[in-house]
Amino acid sequence: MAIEVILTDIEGTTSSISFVKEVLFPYADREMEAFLRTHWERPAVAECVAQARAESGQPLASPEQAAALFRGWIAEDRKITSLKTLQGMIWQTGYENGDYQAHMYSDAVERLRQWQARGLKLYVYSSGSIAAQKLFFGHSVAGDLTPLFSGYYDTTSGGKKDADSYRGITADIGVAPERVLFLSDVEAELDAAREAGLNTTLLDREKVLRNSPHARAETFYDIEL
Ligand SMILES: CSCCC(=O)C(=O)COP(=O)(O)O
Ligand SMILES: [Mg+2]
Repeated sequence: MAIEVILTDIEGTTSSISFVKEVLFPYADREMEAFLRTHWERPAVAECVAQARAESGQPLASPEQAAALFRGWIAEDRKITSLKTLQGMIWQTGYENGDYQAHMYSDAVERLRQWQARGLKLYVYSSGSIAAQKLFFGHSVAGDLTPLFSGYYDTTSGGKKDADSYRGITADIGVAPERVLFLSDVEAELDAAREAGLNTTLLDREKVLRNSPHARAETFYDIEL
């Protein structure tokens, strides 16, 4: 059956894990406490802290206490919505100051452009918040790539290892799951997408997952639609 929609992960798929782990996460870690002190009263920040209180059971009575919790979650690479929302707010300054540009594999940029030109619809599903995804693709090494994408999904649609998340996303797009190809470097995410009826391809950029039950690609050039 013909593929009409590509749904793609970011970290490890369109872009390197090292950019996220060695540039973005340390930046958020360094800036977290000062950011919380400056923006403690801002409603969007207060909402993240309230969600983190509910999640952790901790009082988080001060910016310093909240920063300690969020920094611990960064160290553990937790995909918690409140953390991801805050990270996106913090990264905005870094992008706008030109401190970094988002990494993109050139094969991903080339294929995404070709697929869009052929009439495929492109969507993103990442643990990074939707705002963070837009910043990422808007400030990439290949320029502003946001015109490529028809929409963005994050953990507010559910976890990436939960089949219901993919059911909700395809329903929201208005496409039959069997018309969608989901791309990710994480097999558990692909398993969940397949359970929901989507087609799947594993991006194995490090060439270490040769026995996957999913179609396997070392770059976007290997992806078969
Ligand atoms: C939006 S860029 C930062 C990505 C991020 O925060 C993350 O946790 C990576 O998640 P992904 O689902 O893209 O692997
Ligand atoms: Mg990934």
